[in-house]
Amino acid sequence: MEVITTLALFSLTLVVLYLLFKPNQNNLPPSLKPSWPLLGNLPTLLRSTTPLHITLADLAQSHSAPLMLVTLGTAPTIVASTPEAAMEILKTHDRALSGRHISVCFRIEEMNKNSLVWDDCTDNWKQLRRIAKTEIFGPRMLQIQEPVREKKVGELMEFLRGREGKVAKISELVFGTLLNILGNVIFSKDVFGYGEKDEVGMQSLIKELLIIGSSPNVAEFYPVFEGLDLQGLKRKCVDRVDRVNKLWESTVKERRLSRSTNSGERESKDMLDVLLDNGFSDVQINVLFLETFGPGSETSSSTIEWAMAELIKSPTKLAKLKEELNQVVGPTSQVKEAHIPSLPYLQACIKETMRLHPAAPFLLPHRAMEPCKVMGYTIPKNYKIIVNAYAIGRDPKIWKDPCCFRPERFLESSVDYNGNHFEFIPFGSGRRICVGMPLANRTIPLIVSSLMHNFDWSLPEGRKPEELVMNEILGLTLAIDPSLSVIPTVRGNKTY
Ligand code: HEM
Repeated sequence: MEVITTLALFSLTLVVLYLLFKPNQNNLPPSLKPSWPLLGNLPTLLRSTTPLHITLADLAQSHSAPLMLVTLGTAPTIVASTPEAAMEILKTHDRALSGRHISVCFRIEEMNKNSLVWDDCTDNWKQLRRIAKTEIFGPRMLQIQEPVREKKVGELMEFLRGREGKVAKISELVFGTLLNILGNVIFSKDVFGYGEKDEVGMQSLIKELLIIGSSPNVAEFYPVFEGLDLQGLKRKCVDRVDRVNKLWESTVKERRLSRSTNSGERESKDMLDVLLDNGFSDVQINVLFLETFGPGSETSSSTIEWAMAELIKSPTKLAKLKEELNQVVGPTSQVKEAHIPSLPYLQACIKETMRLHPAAPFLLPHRAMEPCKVMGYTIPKNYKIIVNAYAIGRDPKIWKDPCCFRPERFLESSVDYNGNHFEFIPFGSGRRICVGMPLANRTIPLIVSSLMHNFDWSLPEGRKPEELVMNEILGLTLAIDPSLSVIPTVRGNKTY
């Protein structure tokens, strides 16, 4: 009996050792160790109290692993953490590796096949991308809509003037301003009212969808459970999507009607006009509206909040920015989008914010549409791939004093986030690069500069700038924790 028990234990030990250290027959990238049967690397990653993008950045550094295989439960993910690895994925093998890994709770078939964000690079996606790039976010449309964006930012400034001396939760206000900018880009309407209850419901529904989308989902780690929706996340997601679609149902109906009766000839077009011109169905319109409000609002508002926090924490940098604004814009005038090209220090501040705090630290997950060799390793078909833009932006081999907010570094270099410099890719690169980047390029600098030109900012309870706490928290975007509370003091009167 004793012999049998010993033999059984010995065999079990061999099996466990084999599973832990089995030879890499498939030539996969090096696997993060230890990787447990059924749990993969979950115990290692869950034990860490730091957010996942930081833990993975640290692990890639300490293992000198540009590419790593990380297994969460039973789901394998390839993690790229250097500019070279990012370039191979997003440029050299862009065609094979630009599929999308759809988050489980967003797997809604009717939506995904009409989706700019979640569809693979199908012919349908190519058509959506072309319309988005050339018409919706194209230079002509951006120019036509410039006055309305400036008006919406002006409304935020007016509201804050009325709140002088009172604590403002800046992210909520900026998020609302961005929703109004997007509401006007999309169907020429506001969807947010300052100081009012969220009566339209847009703000809370978009926020809820972002929270649902970023909640840890068992089915993401154990795909066999996908159909069960154990946490009810998919059900919640479908419900919120239905509710948000209802918010613009009547607007779409009225526009269709006014176009068909020809009484509604409109002076300047918006996104809805472009989609109707191209014969889009209501389902297609719903998906694209949601995919503009969703990715367009939270990414930009968190970037603006981070920029403000970094500037408030660095009074000398802030003084330099204010001086530039006084010189270029003038002390009594409002910032206009036309000023932005003449404000190099402002642009450097935004870039430095995006380097340190990329709104999407892992970009959006890609998927191998076919097996592919990357840096000598094989990435099997259908594997999920994430590019750690956060790790790349803070790599000490590339950036001097990588954790310091030093906008000057961008004044001295031509590095930009247009997707051609793989050491700095907050918007991604290649065929899936952020399609809303031209809009973000205008709204983010306009809002940051207006906030700094119109107001001096102080912290509640007499705290000093250096006491500002700026922890990172990773939801669907990289947010600041705790969210920024600040007190505005008006800086002189500005004419419009
Ligand atoms: C700070 C602002 C923003 C950042 C950092 C950002 C970042 C990103 C990133 C990293 C991706 C994924 C790239 C990839 O998969 O490799 C992406 C995709 C996308 N973004 Fe943005 N984004 C921003 C603003 C916007 C805005 C303002 C809009 C629209 C109004 C927008 C719409 C989209 C869409 C539709 C996609 C999916 C494109 C596709 O898969 O083909 N984004 N963005």
